[in-house]
Amino acid sequence: MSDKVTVLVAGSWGTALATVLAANHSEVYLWTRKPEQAAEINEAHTNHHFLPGVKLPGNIIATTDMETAVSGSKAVVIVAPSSGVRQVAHSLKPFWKEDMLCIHATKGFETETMKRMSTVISEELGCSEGDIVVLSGPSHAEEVVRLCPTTVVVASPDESRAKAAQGLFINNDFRVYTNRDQLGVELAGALKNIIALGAGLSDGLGFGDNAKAALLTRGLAEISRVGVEMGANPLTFSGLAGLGDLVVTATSQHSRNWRAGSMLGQGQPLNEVLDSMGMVVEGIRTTEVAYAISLKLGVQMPITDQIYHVLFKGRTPRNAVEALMGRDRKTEMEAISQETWEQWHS
Ligand SMILES: NC(=O)C1=CN([C@@H]2O[C@H](COP(=O)(O)OP(=O)(O)OC[C@H]3O[C@@H](n4cnc5c(N)ncnc54)[C@H](O)[C@@H]3O)[C@@H](O)[C@H]2O)C=CC1
Ligand SMILES: O=C(CO)COP(=O)(O)O
Repeated sequence: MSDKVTVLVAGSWGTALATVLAANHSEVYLWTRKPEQAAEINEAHTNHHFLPGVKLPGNIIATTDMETAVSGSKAVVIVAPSSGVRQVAHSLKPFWKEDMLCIHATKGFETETMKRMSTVISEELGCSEGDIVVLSGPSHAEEVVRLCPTTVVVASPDESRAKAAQGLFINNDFRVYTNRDQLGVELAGALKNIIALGAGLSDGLGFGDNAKAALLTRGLAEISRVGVEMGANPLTFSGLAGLGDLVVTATSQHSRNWRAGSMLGQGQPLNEVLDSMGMVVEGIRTTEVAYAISLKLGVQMPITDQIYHVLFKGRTPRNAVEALMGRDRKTEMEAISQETWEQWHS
C-alpha cells in the first residue's frame, strides 16, 4: 500500500502537522488554494507567513490540485479553520475513497448550524460521523515544528480508526493517545478558546495569576457542565483535549485567542484586533455558538455569557469582571449536575 498521506490546508497547524507526518511517511501532500504559497513550500521549503524561520522537510509536496493531493493517499487530514471546513470537505468529496482514513484537527463549530466539525465533514463526504477521527490537545504549531515534546489525543467511537490515526502520527516527539469520546474531545477543543480569550482579557486588564487560575478552573467547570449535558464523558474534560489544551491556550503567548483577548483587555476594538492577527481566532465565532447552545439547553455558562457581551454587545471587560464577581453565592459542585453526581457515585 502507498505511504502517501495528505493534509488539507497549509495554515500554521496544517503545515505543522505535515512536518510530523513527514517524519513518519515517505510522501506528505499539502493542499492549499494559493499557488504562490504552494510554490514557496516546494521551492524554498518555507511557509513564512504562518511559520516564520522554519525550514520544512523536503518530502512535503504542496499542490493546489485536490486530485493530485488526495489520489492514492491512505489518510486525509483536514485542518482548515472551522469557517472553511465544509467547503474543503466538499472539494475533497469527488476524490474521496471509503478506505481512506479521515482525520480533522479543527477547533470550532460551524457558526450558522452550530454543528461540530465531524458532523459537517461526514455530511459532505456522505459517511457516518463516527468514521471521522478528531485530533486535539495542547499543541501550538510553533512548538511542534521545533520538535518540542507534544501530546495529543485522537478520538473516534470506532477504536480501530482512532488506533490507525495514532499509528499515523505517533513518534518520539509527538505522543498520541486514543479516546472514544469524539463528542467530548471536539467540544473541549472548541470551547477552551473562549476561556483563553477570557484569560487574555484578564491579563490585558492587568490582573494577576489568581484571576487567571479562577478563569481556568471555573471555565473548565462550565465547559464540562455543557459537555456532559450534551452527552460527553466527564473525564474527557480533565484529559489532554480538556484541561491540557485549556492550560496551553490560556497561558501561552503563542495562542491567537489569548493574544486577541489581551489586546481587547487593553482597550483595542475587536475589528482592529482581528485585522492585526493575520490568522484565525476561533474563539470569537465559538463564543457566539456556545452562548446560543447555553441558552438552548438552559445550561449556565457565566464566563462565556460575559465574554459574549464584551465581544458583541459593547460591555466593557471591567463590567464583565464585576458581573462575574458579583454573581449569587454558589456551591462549587454545581460544576456537576446532581444527576451526574449520583450517576458517578451509584
Ligand atoms: N495554530 C495552532 O497552533 C493550532 C491550530 N489549531 C486549529 O487548527 C485550525 C486551523 O488553524 P490554523 O492553521 O492555526 O489557522 P491559520 O490562520 O494559521 O491558517 C488557516 C489557513 O486556512 C486557509 N483557509 C481558510 N479558509 C479556507 C477555505 N475555505 N479553503 C481553503 N483554505 C482555507 C487560509 O488561507 C490559511 O492558509 C483552527 O481550527 C485552529 O483552532 C489546532 C491546534 C493548534
Ligand atoms: O489550540 C491551540 C493549541 O492547542 C492553538 O490555540 P490558538 O488558536 O489560540 O493559537
